[in-house]
Amino acid sequence: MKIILKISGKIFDEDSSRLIQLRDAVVNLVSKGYRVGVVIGGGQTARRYIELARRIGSNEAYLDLLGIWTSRLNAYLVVFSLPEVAYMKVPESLEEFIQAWSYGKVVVAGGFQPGQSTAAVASLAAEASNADLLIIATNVDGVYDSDPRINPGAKLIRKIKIEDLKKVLNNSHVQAGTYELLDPMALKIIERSKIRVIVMNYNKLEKLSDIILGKEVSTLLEW
Ligand SMILES: Nc1ncnc2c1ncn2[C@@H]1O[C@H](COP(=O)(O)OP(=O)(O)O)[C@@H](O)[C@H]1O
Ligand SMILES: O=c1ccn([C@@H]2O[C@H](COP(=O)(O)OP(=O)(O)O)[C@@H](O)[C@H]2O)c(=O)[nH]1
Repeated sequence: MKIILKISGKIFDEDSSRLIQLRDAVVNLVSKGYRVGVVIGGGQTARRYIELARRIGSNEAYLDLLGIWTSRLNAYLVVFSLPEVAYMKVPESLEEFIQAWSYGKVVVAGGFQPGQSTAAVASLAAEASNADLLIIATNVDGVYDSDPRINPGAKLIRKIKIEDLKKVLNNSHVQAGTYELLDPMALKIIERSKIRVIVMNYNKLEKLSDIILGKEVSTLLEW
């Protein structure tokens, strides 16, 4: 089974145990015979650089590039935590990802190009590798009927169709650093290739196997 695991860059904004949990989760999947690709976001570090550069008037392309480079640093953290199983270069484009994937090792990517998020990178990687599953590991338990960090009464949706997913995601933000959960590019790729997606909380990585089997709280995008 081939899995692409998109991990929020926020995972590195907390304590270093998250990197160890991520490493162990990936090693566990590999030991069970899964092929695994990992995509890491830029987290607060990216947003710090983006805000600093925004203050000096940098354009959105430059801001996105700062986010991309930060996400690649995060990606190298994961590569270096997996020296036995990881492909030792972070691919910088889908072409490079495909080439790295052909070596049969765990491939870890950050950003690819301005105007999208690492969720788009993960969707492109899932499509290109014919992945069986795309897992989006974020800082909430799944997809809610509205933004749970704004609306405390938001309800978790356990199973969702693409039309409803588009309705509950606010994709009005397109500035660097503001793409929320699944950006328009990610949704477009997921929809055209009918990619099976699970949205989970990265604080539950130790339950990743149960989440893959649908035994743990998360959201499944079903076709
Ligand atoms: N319908 C929704 N369901 C869940 N989260 C949502 C929803 N709409 C907006 N969000 C927001 O998206 C955030 C996750 O997106 P983002 O901050 O980009 O995380 P990541 O670092 O995983 O890319 C959540 O913390 C939540 O505030
Ligand atoms: O292919 C990509 C990936 C990332 N980014 C930029 O890098 C930032 C950090 O990536 P992301 O938001 O996906 O990280 P996360 O939300 O997981 O921390 C994004 O907001 C974009 O500004 C980009 O321009 N192109």
